[in-house]
Amino acid sequence: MRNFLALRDFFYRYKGMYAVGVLWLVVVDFLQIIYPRLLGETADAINRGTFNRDFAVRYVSALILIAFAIALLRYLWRMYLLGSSRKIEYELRNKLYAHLQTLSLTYFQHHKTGDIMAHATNDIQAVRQALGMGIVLAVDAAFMTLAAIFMMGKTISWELTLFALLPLPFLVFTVTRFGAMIHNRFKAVQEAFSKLTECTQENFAGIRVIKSFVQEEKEMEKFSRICRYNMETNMQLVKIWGMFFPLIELISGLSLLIVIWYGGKLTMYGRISVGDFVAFISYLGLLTWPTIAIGWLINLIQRGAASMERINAILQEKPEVLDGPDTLPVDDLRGEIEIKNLTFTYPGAQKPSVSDISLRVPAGGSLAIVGAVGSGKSTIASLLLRLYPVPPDTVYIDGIDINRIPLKTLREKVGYVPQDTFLFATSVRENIAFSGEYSDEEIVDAAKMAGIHEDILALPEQYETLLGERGVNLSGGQKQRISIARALIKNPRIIILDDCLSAVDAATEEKILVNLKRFCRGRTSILISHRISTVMHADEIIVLDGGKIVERGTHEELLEIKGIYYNLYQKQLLEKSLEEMN
Ligand SMILES: Nc1ncnc2c1ncn2[C@@H]1O[C@H](COP(=O)(O)OP(=O)(O)OP(=O)(O)O)[C@@H](O)[C@H]1O
Repeated sequence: MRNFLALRDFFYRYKGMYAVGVLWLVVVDFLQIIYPRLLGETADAINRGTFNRDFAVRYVSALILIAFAIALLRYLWRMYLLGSSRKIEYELRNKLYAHLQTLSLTYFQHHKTGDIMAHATNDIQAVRQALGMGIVLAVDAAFMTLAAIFMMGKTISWELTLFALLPLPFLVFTVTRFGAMIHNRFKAVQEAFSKLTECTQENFAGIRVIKSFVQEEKEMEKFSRICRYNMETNMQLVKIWGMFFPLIELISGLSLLIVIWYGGKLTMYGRISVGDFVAFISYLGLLTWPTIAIGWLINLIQRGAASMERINAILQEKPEVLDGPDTLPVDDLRGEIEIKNLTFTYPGAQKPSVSDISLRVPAGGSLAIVGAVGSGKSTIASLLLRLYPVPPDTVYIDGIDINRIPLKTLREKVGYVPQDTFLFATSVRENIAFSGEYSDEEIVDAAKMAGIHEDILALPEQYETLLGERGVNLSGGQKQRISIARALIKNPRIIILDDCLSAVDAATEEKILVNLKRFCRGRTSILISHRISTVMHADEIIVLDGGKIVERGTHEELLEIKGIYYNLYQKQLLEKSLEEMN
């Protein structure tokens, strides 16, 4: 139950609706309690010979009226109680999503998308059922039990009531014992479902790789294994559930046995009337529902608690990167970048990815970073966006420690084109104008600058063409250029291009570089690339090797050193002339 404490704010907000719902529910229970009494009186009337037409009309009218009232009130409690749980579900899902958005990249690297999807769907649904039907069952079972016992004792016989309740301790024992088992097995069911979602999501996301490596059968086997595990964990739950209900019914059957035996004796000795006996059995019938409801309730609450435990684990996850108390009210940047002795190790990694990096790019200047695969180029770009926690006093923008610049300002003013492009399954227009409202002219300008305008005009519906799953698929180079247009349209003060021309041919690259040069005038630019042709015009070029700066200078200075940069240049010149010869 502790797990549900995280929901107290939501409960507080909907307390009025819950209170009204509970009120209607209790009134329905109260009306149901009248039935056995009416039945008892009818039996007594038949027994005494006073049952006549008037009596029948009066009792039948009362029964019809009660039935109508119950139907109406049942509708009302459903609207109030189940309606509140739907609203809490809506808010909890939004809260979870908003929280997930605050978590840094490290979290998403350590948790699979499918698992997160399972939390947002299955777990939240289980919580909603506990808060809706769970509360209905709890109130219903508690009120009905107390009311039925009270009516049995007060209006018929306390002695018979005590006898009828003798099997109660067995019931309590069964419910608590099975409750714990159901909790654990349901947790396993939810985990198995997460694995299933994970596997499905990963398989369809990687369908190209699976098909090109002819791994369909192997993946099918893997899926089948996970699917079987999912079925087996569910069967474990069904087994325990299958034993639980019959046991509860058996225990309540014992009560009926006692009542028939002892109640029958009391009726024969005239200590209670035939009507009382009929009413008592009818009350006992009313008690069957709460016993079943308790079983169901235990299941719903245990499922909800297990799911809430998993959701709480996410909600308690602290965002590693956030605006701290010493954040300054900065809403614009000039673009001067300074990095002082930066050494950075990814959370959970054994050794630093970049070490002792120092550099300075004046506002409006340009810096290029080259280096072998894994030398730390993208790490520097990620840190300039604070995608990971940046060590204090190492990275400055406009002389301010980057940790003190509001994240919103930083990310609005830095235009970043990541290495792996990601396009949303919407139109080309919406993909370019992702960061805000832009006019058609601005969108076309950005596309022209990124060298993709002509390609877009050739698409079936030009800027309105849908991309991705429901639309057309673009080439790697076209995707890269749309992602460049998306960064340029933001009109950023600092632009970081992380190897984003790798998939375009040399001629297109040259055209884009000329445009970018024009665009970057007055802006700070950082170019990351393996290609010398992309970086050679930068004000300063740094060469990374094993996370350290090993060479720095202009293109000409670096050629003179005759080190890594020189060798890379020679190699690329050779490749170019071979290509031209072919
Ligand atoms: N999220 C991460 N967690 C742990 N280690 C990482 C993470 N991202 C990168 N690394 C490691 O940090 C080192 C530098 O990686 P980085 O991506 O910065 O290299 P890069 O020079 O940009 O390489 P490439 O040219 O392939 O893009 C590598 O050894 C890489 O394995």
